[in-house]
Amino acid sequence: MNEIASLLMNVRDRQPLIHNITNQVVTNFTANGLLAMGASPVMANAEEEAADMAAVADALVLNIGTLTAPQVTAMLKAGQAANQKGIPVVFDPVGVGATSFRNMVALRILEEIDVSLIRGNAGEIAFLAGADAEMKGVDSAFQGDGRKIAVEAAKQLETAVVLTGEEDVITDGNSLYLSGNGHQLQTKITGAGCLLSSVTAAFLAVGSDKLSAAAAAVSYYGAAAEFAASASDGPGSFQSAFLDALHQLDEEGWLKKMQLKRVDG
Ligand SMILES: Nc1ncnc2c1ncn2[C@@H]1O[C@H](COP(=O)(O)OP(=O)(O)O)[C@@H](O)[C@H]1O
Ligand SMILES: Cc1ncsc1CCOP(=O)(O)O
Ligand SMILES: [Mg+2]
Repeated sequence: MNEIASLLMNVRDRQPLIHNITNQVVTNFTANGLLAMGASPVMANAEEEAADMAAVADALVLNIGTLTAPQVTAMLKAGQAANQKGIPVVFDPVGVGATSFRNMVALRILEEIDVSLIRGNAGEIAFLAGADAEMKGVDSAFQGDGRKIAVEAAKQLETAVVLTGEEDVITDGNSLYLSGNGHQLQTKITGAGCLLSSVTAAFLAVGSDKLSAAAAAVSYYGAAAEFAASASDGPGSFQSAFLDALHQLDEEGWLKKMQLKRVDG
């Protein structure tokens, strides 16, 4: 696990440029979280420039939280540019299963773009794996077996999947990591999942093995949430303490907290 933890230093040394086409709710929090951790964020939504921005970035995040038709065009153009350059593309299918527009766009992205990794909550991943929609807006109402559904989704969609919740599952359909870090207060602020998708993109940008880089991102993020929670009184102070923890948590502090195991492979 020490090798995995050294990826944090790589992020901070290289400060990868993460191009986010993301939702209106979390744009500011995502940019601040990436900066706090040591990566470099840029948001560029216009279809006129999305491909150009992806072409100079180190990773791309496509997040469908507050979709508009022009944004879909921008996402597809940016995704194609990212694929041409060979940089990682992380897809966050926010609220998929909740409306037919989201469902249609999610499927189009997965068909037309070579997505490196999908990061979603259990309800979103279950929907993409073909189960009934179990969403309450953007939140999961899924009650089933997260490990099983994550593996099924990864196999069916032929990509890596990070399914988050109390336990986080990171899988490519064959190998599996489980991460137990995190705190309930993450469910009381908006954008905890969206920022994780962008943090994962930053780790993918500097790692050579996709799955272990994703596991590192998830584990580090959960450990930072635990540190932040211990210094917080509620969601408001947690949000700012979380940004501080993403900035302050180093490899040593993370390793002490790390609850990450590789189950097979
Ligand atoms: N019950 C929980 N206990 C601890 N951590 C959680 C819990 N639910 C979610 N998390 C953490 O919150 C973050 C966002 O996950 P999640 O809430 O599933 O995504 P989303 O915000 O997209 O719905 C992840 O880091 C996950 O580990
Ligand atoms: C509340 C909300 N509505 C549309 S996007 C969004 C943010 C969702 O963020 P997260 O999935 O990280 O909780
Ligand atoms: Mg989400």
